Formats: sequence, structure tokens, C-alpha cells
Amino acid sequence: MTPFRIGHGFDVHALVSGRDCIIGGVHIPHPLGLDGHSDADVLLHAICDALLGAAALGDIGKHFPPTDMRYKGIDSRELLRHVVGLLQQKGFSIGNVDATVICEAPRLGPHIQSIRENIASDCQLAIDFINVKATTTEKLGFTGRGEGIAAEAVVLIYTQV
Ligand SMILES: Nc1ccn([C@@H]2O[C@H](COP(=O)(O)O)[C@@H](O)[C@H]2O)c(=O)n1
Ligand SMILES: C[C@@]1(CO)OP(=O)(O)OP(=O)(O)OC[C@H]1O
Repeated sequence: MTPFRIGHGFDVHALVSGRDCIIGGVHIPHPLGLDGHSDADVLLHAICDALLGAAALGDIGKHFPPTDMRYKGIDSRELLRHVVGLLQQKGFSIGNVDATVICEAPRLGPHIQSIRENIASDCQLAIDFINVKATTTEKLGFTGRGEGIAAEAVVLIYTQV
């Protein structure tokens, strides 16, 4: 049996006034912020789902129900660290993470390094194993209109043989 498994995650949060725009654990200056039960860190949620998917552990809503007040306003880095711990308990190590944030604005280029550092720290990996990209949708769709931000992530995990 192969020791390698892959996982995919996808998430969307609406952009609204009166909320912070937190992506990859970085507070990004923007007139609008991401709406959600937690801090709505769309990128970290996609990565959590990719990790849970790879380990066949369900999804983020199963582990952190949006009806549970313990998770109201929670820093999604705490959720990511919890997910990493769940994988470790099942004997999985993380190989690498590759993710894409989809939005017209804010521009993420200046923040990518800090975002990678946060994810690397929470996944207990060197930064070389973490890649984060940003793309627009050429002003098309809800991301193009600035109504929300989407993120996708893929991960590889493995067990020691
Ligand atoms: N929110 C974003 C979106 C994109 N970028 C950077 O711009 C490059 C070009 O984006 P396209 O959608 O036109 O392909 C992209 O490769 C990113 O480097 C960004 O920083 N923030
Ligand atoms: C993260 C959780 C935590 O309650 O809440 P939200 O911030 O609403 O985010 P979502 O991506 O909808 O995932 C559901 C929940 O697990």
C-alpha cells in the first residue's frame, strides 16, 4: 500500500464591512473583511480541509461546527494547529502544501512570505514545503466583483514505512 495520500480543500467567504481581512494568519489592509463564524481565514480553512481530506477525517465543519460558540471569532491558526495534531495522532506527516487565493483585491503579493511563514510554523514544516499563490478571475464572477474571496489547497501527506 502506498504511504502517500493527497487532499484537496476549497473555501469561500464573503467580503463585508466591519470585519478584518485575515488571510493565512496575516491581517491585510483592506476596506472590507471576511465574514464568518471564526476569523474567516479562507486560506487556512482550505488548507485544513485539504489535510482532513487526505487523512479521511472529514471536513472543517465536522471538527469545528459553526453552531459551537467555542469557535466564534477563533483564530484559524488554532484550527490549523489542531488539524495538524489530528494527523500526527493518526501517524501522518505532511509532505507539502500548495494553495491558491482567488481575489481581485487585496493584492497579496506583498504578504505571501508572511503567510507562508505562518503556515510553515503551524504545519511544523520548513518554508520550502509551503507554496501560496494568488490569482484574480479577470473581474469575472463573485471574486471578480469583490463580493468574496475563494481559496483552494492541495496537500500531500505520508506515513513512515
Ligand atoms: N489578489 C491578487 C491577485 C493576483 N496577484 C498577483 O498578480 C499576478 C497576476 O494575476 P492574474 O490573475 O492576472 O493572473 C498573480 O500571479 C499574482 O502574483 C496578487 O498579488 N494578488
Ligand atoms: C471555521 C468554522 C468554525 O466554526 O466557521 P466559519 O468561519 O464560518 O468558516 P467555514 O469555512 O464556513 O467553516 C465552518 C466552521 O468550521
